[in-house]
Amino acid sequence: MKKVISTEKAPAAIGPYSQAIEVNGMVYTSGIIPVDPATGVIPEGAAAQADRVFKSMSALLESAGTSMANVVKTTVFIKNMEDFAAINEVYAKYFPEPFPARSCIEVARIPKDVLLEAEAIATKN
Ligand SMILES: CC(=[NH2+])C(=O)[O-]
Repeated sequence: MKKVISTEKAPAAIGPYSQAIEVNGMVYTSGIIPVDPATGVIPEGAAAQADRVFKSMSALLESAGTSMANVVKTTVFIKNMEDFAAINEVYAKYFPEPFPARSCIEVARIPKDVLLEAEAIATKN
């Protein structure tokens, strides 16, 4: 049975999707973009945008009863591979070791023309 996860501490959906779905003890987040959920502001620069994305991811997972420590896989979509190092530096602060498996891909465009979007799959235990 799937359960919709919803929180005001992560950006609201901007299309026909749920912020996250829980099923069979696993939590699947949608791609999270760097929008401040309280103000709608998108911070400037890759590091600040990454911080906003992973802050929201952490809050979303907490609202699902899990955490960044239980993430097993992430996907990070980035607008410019030149931002790889800056994004990695922020990323490493949000995930305890051992780090989750990850794919990181440069893409042509991301909704709202932000610099990154990231999604995660986490266990509930
Ligand atoms: C931002 C996002 N997750 C979407 O699907 O548009």
